[in-house]
Amino acid sequence: MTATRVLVLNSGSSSVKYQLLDMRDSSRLAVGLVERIGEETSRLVHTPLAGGGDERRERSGPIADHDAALKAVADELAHDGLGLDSPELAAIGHRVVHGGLRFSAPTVITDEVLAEVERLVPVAPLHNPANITGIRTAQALRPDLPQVAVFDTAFHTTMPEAAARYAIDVETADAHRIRRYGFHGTSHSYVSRATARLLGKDPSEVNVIVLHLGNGASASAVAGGRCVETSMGLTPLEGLVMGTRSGDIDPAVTFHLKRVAGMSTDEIDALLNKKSGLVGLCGDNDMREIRRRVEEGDERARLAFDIYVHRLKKYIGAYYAVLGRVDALAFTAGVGENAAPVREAAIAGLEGLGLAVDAGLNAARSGEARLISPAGARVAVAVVPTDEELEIARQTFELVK
Ligand SMILES: Nc1ncnc2c1ncn2[C@@H]1O[C@H](COP(=O)(O)OP(=O)(O)O)[C@@H](O)[C@H]1O
Ligand SMILES: CC(=O)OP(=O)(O)O
Ligand SMILES: [Mg+2]
Repeated sequence: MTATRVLVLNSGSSSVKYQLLDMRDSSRLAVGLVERIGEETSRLVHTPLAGGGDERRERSGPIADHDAALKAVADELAHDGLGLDSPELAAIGHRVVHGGLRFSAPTVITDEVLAEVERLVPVAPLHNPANITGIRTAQALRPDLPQVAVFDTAFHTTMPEAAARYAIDVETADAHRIRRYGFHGTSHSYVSRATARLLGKDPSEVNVIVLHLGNGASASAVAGGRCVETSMGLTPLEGLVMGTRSGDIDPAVTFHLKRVAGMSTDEIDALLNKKSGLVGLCGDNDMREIRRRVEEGDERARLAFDIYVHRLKKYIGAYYAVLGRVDALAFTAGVGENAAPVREAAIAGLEGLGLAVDAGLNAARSGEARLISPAGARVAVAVVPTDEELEIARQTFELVK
């Protein structure tokens, strides 16, 4: 029997998303999510899709860490006869957030690769540790199987030096590998290609601005299929306003917090990564809840929404200038795919740039890639669902088959 299945693990700071796929036709056999890992209220939602059934199963109760989460996922898969011991499993593909300068392509994980991912923990403190635990647990469960890392940073390695370098002392920057790496690359790559397809064009023919708006959020400018600029930097903290992260600030804010407010480096790190962004501005990081509060006339939620949208608009304008010619702008991820008011507000007033959304198309709901700009618009505005797991599975299978 040839092994054609790939298990994909997307381990976040407090969650694991997973999919089991059969790469003969890229069909999904099971999908699931473990969330609130480390809390009392952890939850595992597992949906087997093989054989036409879709009895979604849910388990609540504390799941202490990523190791326990992965073992629970393995149990759920085994329950459906899709266990990790299956000879049909060809590989396990892992999303790894920071790959530094070294990894610009999917990579089979060796001890040495894992050591490099470990070395990068300080520049992806919320993400790389979870990715490493996911890899170690998967290796323990199936030591014989190839484990593949697909890096968030890989797609951005084509950025020109003018975009990738910070304007700081070159010797210091080089000594500590301080530069802009960019993240969510698997999504930016997948969505920019899917957007070209939606326009009936080859990726090499189009310039696209991609707005990946999830809990973490980033923008990218993609010229003819290659990333030329992105909003995240050395770490996933730079750029857009996010669920719990500040995005761009004057770096002197950190000196000020240290010297004047007496905060430690770790406290400032936690403030900017976990207690800022939407949650810091209004106490909620879920855009659904923020919209509900805005509708009720809540002023703090309104201001948080306005700050979020203002930053987005600045990046749209900046990336328009970077690209010179824009064929399409694509919204993706949880907020980008679902929050019509965010899309409407981000594009409002940009008619001069050829950007507009049609209210009816914008309000419609669909799981498919679709245009929301009025017919005949100079720039296509699109909603394009991302699928990081499918892309990771493809890249993983390509490497091991
Ligand atoms: N129907 C919706 N309307 C507005 N926002 C939504 C909706 N559904 C999901 N979201 C937003 O999507 C976010 C999660 O996006 P997602 O891409 O799943 O994030 P991540 O992969 O970073 O966990 C949530 O914080 C929520 O604000
Ligand atoms: C890199 C990053 O921010 O990822 P996420 O959106 O999954 O937190
Ligand atoms: Mg995500």
